[in-house]
Amino acid sequence: MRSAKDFFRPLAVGAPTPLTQVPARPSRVIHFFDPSNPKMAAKVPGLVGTVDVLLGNLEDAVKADRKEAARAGLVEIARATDFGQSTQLWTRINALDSPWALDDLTTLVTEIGDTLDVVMVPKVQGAEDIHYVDRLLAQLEAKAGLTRPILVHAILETARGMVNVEEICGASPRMQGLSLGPADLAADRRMKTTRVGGGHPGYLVRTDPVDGDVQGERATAQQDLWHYTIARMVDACAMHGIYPYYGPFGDIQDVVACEDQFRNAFLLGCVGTWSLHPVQIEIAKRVFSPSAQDVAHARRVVAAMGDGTGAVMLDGRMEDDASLKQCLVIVELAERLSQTDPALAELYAATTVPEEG
Ligand SMILES: CC(=O)SCCNC(=O)CCNC(=O)[C@H](O)C(C)(C)COP(=O)(O)OP(=O)(O)OC[C@H]1O[C@@H](n2cnc3c(N)ncnc32)[C@H](O)[C@@H]1OP(=O)(O)O
Ligand SMILES: O=CC(=O)O
Ligand SMILES: [Mg+2]
Repeated sequence: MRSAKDFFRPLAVGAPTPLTQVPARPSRVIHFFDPSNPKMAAKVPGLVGTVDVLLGNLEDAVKADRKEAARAGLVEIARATDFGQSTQLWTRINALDSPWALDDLTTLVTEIGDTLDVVMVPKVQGAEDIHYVDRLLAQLEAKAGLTRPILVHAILETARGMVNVEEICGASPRMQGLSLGPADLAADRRMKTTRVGGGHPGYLVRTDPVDGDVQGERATAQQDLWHYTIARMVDACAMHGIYPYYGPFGDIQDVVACEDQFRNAFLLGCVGTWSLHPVQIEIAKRVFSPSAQDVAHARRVVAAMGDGTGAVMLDGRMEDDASLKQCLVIVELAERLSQTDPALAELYAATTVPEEG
């Protein structure tokens, strides 16, 4: 463990000074594309400004014989594209034990490090993986003469990573956030699912039998396979001042269940999610932006609470400093999103939206 005094010192001579706070830039939607796929690559310029993050994926979903092409394609795209103020460029490198990870980092940081905001590291097992990436990034940043540190995002997709989640979040000042990787995590845990994220009809609870009739009609409700994992991830991220994200939802056609999964994550504290296909972009942006009704209500509570102490009644409900703090989360998020999203700015400006119920 590093001393608190050393924690914010660069890990290589000439590397940029680590940040003490993760920049609070909108990242509701992290849109994945394969830089070796010409059709997807051609769509990147058109996606700038419509998504918060464009992520050039080099890992799973890129065929083994296309890994070098994907890396080179990402360099080309990063150089040719103006990402503007509202879209960040991230990458997901290959796993640290793969034949490609070292070249991914070496090439990307030295060639396009000034354009790259965040490196997503898959299959992180513990703090040691983050320490390795941390030092290597510092050496490469120094070599490339970068003045701004590249941040690190870990995917939570192994049982060991889950057990070590708190130490992963706190392993480096570079840590920007965590995403849930439900597909790899399910495999690593030996869960009996065959899907990329989402629920399962077999994971349910059933009401008790009436008059002992076990064969009689009994209501069932499907349960959330990911509740424990997401909640644990959110706590670890909040404790360390970094951001939690849901990950992939593989049933591209089931936009309804996709929206449900995203909303559960949003309500539990996640700030964003991945989109794998253009159809998921709008869903993610809508779900991870608070509704106009919630913003209007939160502003009313803030106004009613005055100096923030004591208790007041509003529409028959008690409000005090704890509900005020929740409302401030919504108001601050709305204000931050309004800075980069003119449509939301206009929506939130109209605070006269009638409240539900
Ligand atoms: C478990 C994990 O690791 S998840 C993360 C890794 N997985 C990924 O990144 C998957 C990314 N997405 C994809 O590979 C694709 O969207 C697929 C394979 C799921 C579906 O692709 P397709 O069958 O081509 O979908 P579809 O025909 O609906 O595509 C419509 C158009 O959108 C394009 N498109 C599809 N996905 C994307 C994308 N992620 N970004 C940009 N454009 C895309 C297609 O190229 C196609 O273009 P065209 O109109 O010029 O022909
Ligand atoms: O990488 C994502 C996953 O679900 O696995
Ligand atoms: Mg994975």
